[in-house]
Amino acid sequence: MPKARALVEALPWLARHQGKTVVIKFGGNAMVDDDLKAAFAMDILYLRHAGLKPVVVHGGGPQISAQLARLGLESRFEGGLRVTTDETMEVVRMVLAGQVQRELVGLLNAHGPHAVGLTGEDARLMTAVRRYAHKDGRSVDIGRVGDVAQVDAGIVRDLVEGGRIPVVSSIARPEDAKDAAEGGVFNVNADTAAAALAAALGAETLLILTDVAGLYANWPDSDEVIPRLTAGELAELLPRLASGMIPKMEACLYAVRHGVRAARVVDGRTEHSILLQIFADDGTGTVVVPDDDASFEGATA
Ligand SMILES: Nc1ncnc2c1ncn2[C@@H]1O[C@H](COP(=O)(O)OP(=O)(O)O)[C@@H](O)[C@H]1O
Ligand SMILES: CC(=O)N[C@@H](CCC(=O)OP(=O)(O)O)C(=O)O
Repeated sequence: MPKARALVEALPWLARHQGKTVVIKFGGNAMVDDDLKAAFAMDILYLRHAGLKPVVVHGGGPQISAQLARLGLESRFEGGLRVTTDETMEVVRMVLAGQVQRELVGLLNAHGPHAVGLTGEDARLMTAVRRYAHKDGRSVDIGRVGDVAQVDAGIVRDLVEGGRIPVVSSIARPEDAKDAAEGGVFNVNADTAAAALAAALGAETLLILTDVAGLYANWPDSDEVIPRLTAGELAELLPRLASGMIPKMEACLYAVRHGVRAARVVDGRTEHSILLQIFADDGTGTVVVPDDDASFEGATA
């Protein structure tokens, strides 16, 4: 009976999301545990078989830092973004596209010919301009870090329409012709890349998995999670946020201001956190909705 009840309870959510695109960002910190990774793959496959169109964008910050340490190279962040020299960029590309993405593709394909891995370089999916960090009111040069300037989502749409699950690494081609001719690429924060892709695809939902329960109201002094924010409320809060959450919440804001119906930060440390969304009346974690979202009735993401 509990099994039948769970299936029946999932029905309204599944009906509402039929045929809808859901962009899921799998974060580096939620990605270091093998059981979590396997559960993540099952959740994505479940969505796909239930008639949704999942698109995965993955991070890999901890894995990049570990590889840099192995090579004796420095890991430094400014405003939540990795300071990326040419040498660092080689490691970022190798770890994201050659290791993390391959592993996720492998986990998804253990159950059938579903996943296809690509980076923003493929078919010019993502084009970026140089991004600067901001510190004490100044712009700081952080090297080969990019902000997404343009998304040509054709390749992702083709894959999704063909029944595949795209798994995208957050590396972009430079917009600047000279940079592009030199063959250099940019390191894009994976939350930023996921938001840009969700917007370009007109996704219903952006789901960001991370290693906390959501956006804490008064971090690090309290673990009270803010359940829901409108875009305007988030914009007001952003300047006061601490490092790790800045790219994530900026990504949520960008997504809902560019047509995505809801952007949700959820706890990726819980197994099956994506499927559990389906059963929570108001969802879990923190959801960001557009300012004019009168139709929000919980459980959107
Ligand atoms: N207001 C906040 N609420 C929750 N976490 C916060 C907040 N401010 C900063 N953080 C930090 O941000 C981290 C999440 O960012 P990050 O480590 O970059 O995640 P990921 O690897 O999942 O992309 C949390 O583990 C926490 O340490
Ligand atoms: C510019 C920048 O900071 N890029 C990130 C890309 C990976 C990422 O975003 O991974 P998480 O989602 O696991 O943090 C980095 O180099 O770590």
